[in-house]
Amino acid sequence: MAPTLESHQEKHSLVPTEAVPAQIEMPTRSRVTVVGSGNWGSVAAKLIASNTLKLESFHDEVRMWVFEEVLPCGQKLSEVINQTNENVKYLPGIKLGQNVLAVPDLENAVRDATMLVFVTPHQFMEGICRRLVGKISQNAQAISLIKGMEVKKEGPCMISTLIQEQLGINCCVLMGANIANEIAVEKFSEATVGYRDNKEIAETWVQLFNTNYFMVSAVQDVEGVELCGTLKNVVAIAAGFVDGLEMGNNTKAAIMRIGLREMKAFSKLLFSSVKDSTFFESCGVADLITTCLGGRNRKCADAFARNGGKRSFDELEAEMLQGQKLQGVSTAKEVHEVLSHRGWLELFPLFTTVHEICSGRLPPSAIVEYSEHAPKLSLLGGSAQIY
Ligand SMILES: NC(=O)C1=CN([C@@H]2O[C@H](COP(=O)(O)OP(=O)(O)OC[C@H]3O[C@@H](n4cnc5c(N)ncnc54)[C@H](O)[C@@H]3O)[C@@H](O)[C@H]2O)C=CC1
Ligand SMILES: O=C(CO)COP(=O)(O)O
Repeated sequence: MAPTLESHQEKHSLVPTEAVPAQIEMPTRSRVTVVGSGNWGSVAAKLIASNTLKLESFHDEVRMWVFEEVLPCGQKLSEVINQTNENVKYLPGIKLGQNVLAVPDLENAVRDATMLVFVTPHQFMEGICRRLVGKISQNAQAISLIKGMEVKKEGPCMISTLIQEQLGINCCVLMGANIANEIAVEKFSEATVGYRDNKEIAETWVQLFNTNYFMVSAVQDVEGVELCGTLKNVVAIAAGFVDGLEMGNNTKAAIMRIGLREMKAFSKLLFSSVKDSTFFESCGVADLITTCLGGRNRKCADAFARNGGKRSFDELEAEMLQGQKLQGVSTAKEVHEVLSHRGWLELFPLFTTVHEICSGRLPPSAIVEYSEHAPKLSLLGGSAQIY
């Protein structure tokens, strides 16, 4: 039978039953809602749901907010998820766990939740936060799995900061070498939780996500962790261009090395607190490698280069990802805005070139250019001088 919000509320009600003497105080159990139900959002719900069943401190039920859509069969996605226990559009073939409940209404999805997991493409988060103002428990904690950032008049704004400031709640982040389809079939991977100052909360998040095939650790560097997850998508676009142009493994490795260096320099220029050690966690070099090898940004950039830049990223995204979203192209634009506003363009030749190629001002081949007299990667120099 399909689960309903009401049947789950009855099952997990906090009201003491007759069997429990009134004087014994029931410990308050945390309620988890996952805001987002794409490819990674669905896998995150599966991971969490396997843990809430085991851990006493959480309600079994995990609510998952679904951005509603009508499938070609005429049924609503949220209804199909609740009937089949599968996200047939974004994660077909994988059972999410019977305690995952798809909820299409955002306000209902977050009602009474004390642990909010945000995992949507980053471009939708401003609108989602606006809709959530005043609708969430004041004692709620949040974590963002979103790789991306916003750029405002005042400067760059990380998604965890957006959540924290708009909703008035503490927000950690979880990033890592986490290609969702691999974790869905329980292949081993690691992840990094980034936190500001509350280690206890970070440990609760680790407990909620950690499984025998998903090994999570926490570091006190929320900005460093989030910037790693965000910026590696720009490097993955560059790696895709190199693949599409069939330039070989050595060139791709050079792109990854230079990209990592720019990631580190950009992060440290924005936040002096960012730690070098963060780049050696799963969120850093490991995520960079996996995304440059097997991610969606790499895949679409490869196709873009093979087509000589003649087919737009929007077109390729729609055709190749069928509803899933790229983050690297918009992140390259956002990074470019920050760089040009602060006069840092020349310090970041790789980030700058990726944006110029994505926006059609340079051909894909500009990612690596040789001159006759001084064979060089046009991307050398730049931020090496800073960090
Ligand atoms: N898929 C992956 O392997 C990984 C993704 N991430 C990150 O997780 C975040 C979410 O990505 P995925 O779960 O993969 O999503 P996705 O790219 O698979 O799916 C797109 C999602 O956006 C929703 N959507 C479409 N229009 C919308 C709108 N107007 N408002 C709100 N939602 C809308 C769709 O319903 C769908 O759930 C991204 O920041 C991504 O970088 C992080 C690690 C791994
Ligand atoms: O972030 C990811 C892996 O950690 C997934 O990257 P893509 O969005 O490029 O697929």
